[in-house]
Amino acid sequence: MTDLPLLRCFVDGQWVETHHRFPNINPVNGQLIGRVCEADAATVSRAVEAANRAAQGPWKTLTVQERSALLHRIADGIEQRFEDFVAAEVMDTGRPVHQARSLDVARGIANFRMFADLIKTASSELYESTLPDGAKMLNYVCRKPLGTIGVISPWNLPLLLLTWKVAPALAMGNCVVAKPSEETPSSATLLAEVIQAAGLPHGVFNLVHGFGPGSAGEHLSTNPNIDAITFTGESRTGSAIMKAAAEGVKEVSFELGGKNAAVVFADADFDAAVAGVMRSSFTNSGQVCLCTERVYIERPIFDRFVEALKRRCEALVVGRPEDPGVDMGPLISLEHRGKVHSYYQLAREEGAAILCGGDIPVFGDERDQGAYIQPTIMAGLPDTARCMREEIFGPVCHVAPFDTEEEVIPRVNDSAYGLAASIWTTQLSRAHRVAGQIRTGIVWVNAWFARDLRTPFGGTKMSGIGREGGRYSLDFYSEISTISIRI
Ligand SMILES: NC(=O)c1ccc[n+]([C@@H]2O[C@H](COP(=O)([O-])OP(=O)(O)OC[C@H]3O[C@@H](n4cnc5c(N)ncnc54)[C@H](O)[C@@H]3O)[C@@H](O)[C@H]2O)c1
Ligand SMILES: O=C/C=C/C=C(\O)C(=O)O
Repeated sequence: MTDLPLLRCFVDGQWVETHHRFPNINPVNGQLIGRVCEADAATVSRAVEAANRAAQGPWKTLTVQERSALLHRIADGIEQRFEDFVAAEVMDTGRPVHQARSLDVARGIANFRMFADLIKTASSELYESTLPDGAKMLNYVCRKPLGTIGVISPWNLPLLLLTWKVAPALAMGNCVVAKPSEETPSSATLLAEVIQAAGLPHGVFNLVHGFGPGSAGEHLSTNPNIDAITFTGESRTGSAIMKAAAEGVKEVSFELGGKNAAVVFADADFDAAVAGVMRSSFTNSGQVCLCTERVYIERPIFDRFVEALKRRCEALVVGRPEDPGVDMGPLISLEHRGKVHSYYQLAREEGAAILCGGDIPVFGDERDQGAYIQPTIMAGLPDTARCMREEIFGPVCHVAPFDTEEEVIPRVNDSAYGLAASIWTTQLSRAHRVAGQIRTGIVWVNAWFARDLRTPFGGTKMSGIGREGGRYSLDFYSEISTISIRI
């Protein structure tokens, strides 16, 4: 038991062990794979103090080119340890190895490279004006570092979502105290190792492990000496963090939950739409905030489309990360599996027909101690059902027919969430017309999770506050200041 890895916190350039440790569990088989040092309030305070100090040190004097070069060096470090990061993500989450390679770690590198390049070309604004007395004024806008950013990230895409915040925060000259999810501490710890090796000044990047309430997450979000909080996670957690930030009127950027819809018109490319809805419903075992949980299909193709989806769902390979052709791994934990499974039960109580899946698989091997659940398709629920309104965050979607655009658009928008939607049609004008009426932060047409990192990303309503991506990230991670000079 003692040879299991101990994941430590990283504070002020030093690796820190703490008294309280918590277990790291492999969701494939329920095995203990390590222990993690939980940061108490004092450790979090020391991390914030170190960040505040570093913000006034050499980090402050670096040029944009120097900071950009350091971010590229971090990306190089992730690249050099690519397989270590793949192993870390797979160990913590049980996801398919091919996904960890093509999505999680690849995006970790891309996030740092994108912002390293963007800060070198980011433009600002300058206006010339004349005062009533005839004096000329030059008015220009500049972005100054905010200071210390609290970064709190979730377990579903651990490295992707942590680096999506850390990269622009560092790019804009801030310092960071990051708190990854208690479920996925490994890749964040590797990132701290890479950042340390890249030679950033002590205290610029700090990592504290722990939970939310009464632990490192709450200690960080309530610390009076952080200047902004960027959070990705459940909407109700966002609400709790917002309350904590309100005390000090902190800036917040929230990427929260979703109950995303796919709309398939009869004129869609049928096979592409089936494949697209399968990907958007079952990728990462449905544990992506952008995943589809509501599928609306135009009535003329409803039966044929559902039959095709059902066949594809039944053919999904649910297995170990390294299994050949594996499509789906386990959920993140037995607790989360219990939540998703309870929604399968609730769906039956609400009158749903379970067309595929609907239960916990039996493998007859060590996976039966893991957090596996069957990919599931259900039908027959009214839009008012809880399963149609609450985020389940598992490999499940509900299929329903519709007859007209005028009917389906209000149904899609009738949600407390507004994160993402996908539309499948070959009619160009319809694509633009419908996409323009969907109330979400992102609408894909004949695509899903196709990301241009320069575009704004985020949700409306309970799905979040603010946008990150491209210059939107540069703005959030800056103190935007106007300088007006009489000339
Ligand atoms: N919109 C997006 O971009 C996006 C991306 C990924 C995940 N999500 C959402 O995240 C959820 C799944 O992730 P999760 O289960 O890790 O979310 P979560 O809200 O349970 O936890 C997210 C992070 O917040 C921390 N935390 C929890 N309570 C806290 C508190 N009171 N104060 C401070 N920190 C606290 C957790 O330790 C974790 O690090 C889903 O709802 C999903 O939709 C949204
Ligand atoms: O689970 C949610 C996924 C979020 C994805 C991003 O933030 C991104 O692609 O930048």
